[in-house]
Parts: sequence; structure tokens; C-alpha cells
Amino acid sequence: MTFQQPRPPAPDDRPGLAVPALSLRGLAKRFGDKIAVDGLSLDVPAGSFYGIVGPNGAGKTTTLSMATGLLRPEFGTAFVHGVDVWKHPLEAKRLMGILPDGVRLFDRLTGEQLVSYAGLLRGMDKDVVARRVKELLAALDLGPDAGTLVVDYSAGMTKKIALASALIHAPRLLVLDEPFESVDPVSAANIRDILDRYVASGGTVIVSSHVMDLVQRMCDHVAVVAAGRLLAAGTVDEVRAGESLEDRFVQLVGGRNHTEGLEWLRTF
Ligand SMILES: Nc1ncnc2c1ncn2[C@@H]1O[C@H](COP(=O)(O)OP(=O)(O)OP(=O)(O)O)[C@@H](O)[C@H]1O
Repeated sequence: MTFQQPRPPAPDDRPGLAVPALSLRGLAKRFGDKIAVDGLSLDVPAGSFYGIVGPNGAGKTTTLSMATGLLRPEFGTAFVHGVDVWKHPLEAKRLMGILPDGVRLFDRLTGEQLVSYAGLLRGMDKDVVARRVKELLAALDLGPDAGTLVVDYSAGMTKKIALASALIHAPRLLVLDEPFESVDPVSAANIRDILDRYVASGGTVIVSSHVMDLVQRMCDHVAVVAAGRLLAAGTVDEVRAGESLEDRFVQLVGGRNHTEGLEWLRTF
């Protein structure tokens, strides 16, 4: 594992360029002997729609968990709009909306209660929360299920209600781990519209995804991660270098298996 001394992101002096929405500095994490994230540094420009892609087990979820204050890094740190996530967690978390992967929700609440709770927890006014909850549930096609317990939601509905909880306080930075997993195409299109409008008005979105086509169409920047390291990062056009993102991903990451073996699978 490599170690880098974390340095706060310097405000860029070039006109029009501000402090990045998210700066990762030398993030590293080991689980037993397994190095999940190996000294990863990355700057996500404010106002960008940033995709993070990588093969299974690449370290995406571990990186995003450390970036958002959910998992303490062994080395390194993260800055959200210049605020150190691990030194000033409350201040940093106020700026963020997070859709974590695989974290349990308070699923004995109804969808409406869960999103309201997320807003009230952020100290928001009760009437504002009620209004936003209604609008968010309608925008995410969850209106008719507002009174259903989250434990009884489908996987896609659960993803959408968790997304609503991340959006309720209108954060400056949204960090969404696999936001489209299990979500139907109509809802996915609605979510993309919401996120496009959010970015157009100056917000920053970071999404992790395995769907290259989606990332190529939706994001303006992308980072490719494998084995806990950053293989490439930049605008989508820079990273794909004239090829499809999917082809470029396979070239960068490797790991295509030859189809020898498994002959028994053709013996039925
Ligand atoms: N809590 C944990 N305990 C032990 N090992 C872990 C833990 N969390 C992650 N790992 C390991 O760390 C590595 C990175 O996992 P991570 O979940 O960050 O990958 P990922 O890129 O999000 O994968 P996927 O695309 O499959 O969701 C994997 O080898 C995984 O087995």
C-alpha cells in the first residue's frame, strides 16, 4: 500500500476554476490482507457529472464510503468543497447527499416518513420538508406508495426512496453508489432528468456504475478504477480517446477470459 501525505486542494488560480467539489488525497484501506483501495487521489470539478467505473471488487464502494465519512480511511482523506471530511465531518456532511450501496434504511417507516425523517434530521423546517417530500415522491413515481412501509418496497423502489432521502436538503454534492441498479427504465429516465437539471443549476453528481453506455451518455467526466488504483480520469472524451467507453474500459482493465473450458456446459 502506498502512502501519500494528504494535502488540501489548492484553490485553482485560473479564472472560472474553483475548489473541486470532491478531492481525494491518497485514500487507502485494507481489509485483512486485501488492499481494497491503494493510495487513490482524484479531483472532481464542481458542477461536473462524474462517473466512477471499475470491475467488481475494484474498490469503488470502499472509496466512496471513505469519501463521504462512512468508512474511516487507513491513510489519506477527502475534502468536500475544501472541507476535510474526517476533520470536520458535520460541516462536510451538510454539503453532501449520499446514496450508499447496501446500507440498511430505517425500513419500518413508510416511504414518506423515511424521507421526512431525513429532512428533519438535517434541521429543515417542517412545512418545507412536507412540500419537498411530496414533490420528490411524485418525481420518482413513488406517490401511490408513500404510505407503504419501506420494508415492503421492491429493490428499485428502495433505491428511489434512498435517493429521495439524499436529495431532500438540496446538497451541493450528490454521491450516488449504483443509483440505477434495479431501477426500471422509465424511473431511470426520470432520475436522469432530475440529476441533469441539478447539474445544470451548478450541483455536482458523482455516480458509480457498471453500465458504460449510461456513463458515456450521462456523465461529462469519468474515472476508471481497478484493484484500488486509478487507471484513468478526465473528461469522458479524454478517457475514451475516440473509442466507446466500454471498449476503452476493457482495454484499461483487461481481464477478458478466453472461452476455453466449461465444455461441460455444452453437453446437455
Ligand atoms: N467489509 C469488508 N470486509 C472485507 N473485505 C471487504 C469489505 N468491503 C470490501 N471488501 C473487499 O474490498 C474490495 C473492494 O470492494 P468494493 O466493494 O469497494 O468494490 P466495488 O468496486 O464497489 O465492487 P462492485 O462493483 O462489485 O460493487 C473487494 O475485494 C472486497 O471483497
